[in-house]
Amino acid sequence: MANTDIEGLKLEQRHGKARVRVARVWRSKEGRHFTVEWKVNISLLSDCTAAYLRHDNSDIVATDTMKNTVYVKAKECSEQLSVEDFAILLANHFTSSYRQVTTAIVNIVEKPWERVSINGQPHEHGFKLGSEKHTTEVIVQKSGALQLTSGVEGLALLKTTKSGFEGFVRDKYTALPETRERMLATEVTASWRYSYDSISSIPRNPFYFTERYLDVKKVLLETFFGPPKEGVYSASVQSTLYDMAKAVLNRFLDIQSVQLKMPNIHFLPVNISSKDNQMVKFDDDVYLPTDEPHGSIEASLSRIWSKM
Ligand SMILES: O=c1[nH]c(=O)c2[nH]c(=O)[nH]c2[nH]1
Repeated sequence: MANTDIEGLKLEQRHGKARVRVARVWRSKEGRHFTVEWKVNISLLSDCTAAYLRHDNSDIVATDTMKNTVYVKAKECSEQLSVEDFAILLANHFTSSYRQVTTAIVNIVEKPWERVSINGQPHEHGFKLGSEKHTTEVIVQKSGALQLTSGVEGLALLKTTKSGFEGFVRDKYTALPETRERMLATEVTASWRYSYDSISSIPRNPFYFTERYLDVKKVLLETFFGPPKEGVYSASVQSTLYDMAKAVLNRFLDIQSVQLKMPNIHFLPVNISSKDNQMVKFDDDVYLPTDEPHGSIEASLSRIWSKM
């Protein structure tokens, strides 16, 4: 928030444009098309208190202008680039173009369009929608100082065994049996903060952050599931979450912290009986899938030393 003290009061304010949707297509000389679809949120911290206090809009960057800027910058990007690089380019535009703008915060969610294959052959211009989404948040200061966070949302994962939950607090309110055999299902929301702290220090490769996104996802999945044959035992969502976050920090030295939200989506054992007939007796086979209520488990893990 941009803060101002006036007449013994503190005003905190920001303004921006939310949910600006843009799609961009790039065409290679050989005729292959590449595309992205982005939903952009822009928020500017700027000195425009006169608009709040004195009906004076002379320092206001119109949110309509912010929206137009998204399309102008998308047009100007003649080469494909990562969602992170587009967010940085936009944020940097706002802080460097307007004297009164001290900080620009840009969030983007990328829709997961994936190239289709027909009979095993990648299609030149055909895409289908995948599942989880790539996200980024970029905060740029006028000085060029940068905070860069990337993430994934909607990464739904499930394993049918190698999960249990034992040894928790038991009191007169506890009904949950201890188990070493249950389903484990979650929908991961992850975000990871990079240690690049200025625009000038970010890697130049236009797909650096796209590749990192794919690699981080891979590490998250490998740690959640374990090796294909034997898997890995999960003693709780908490312990699996910790292992996943730690694996990301161990593997990627330019990531400084990881935040994970992993709801525990319950699959309830099904037992059905009438007075004289047990119709269904649960034997780790028939479940009632639910989406609410769900356990909500989240944590963040950071390096204590924060610079590379
Ligand atoms: O992995 C789990 N963590 C919990 O905190 C919890 N609480 C609960 O009822 N089941 C589970 N499972």
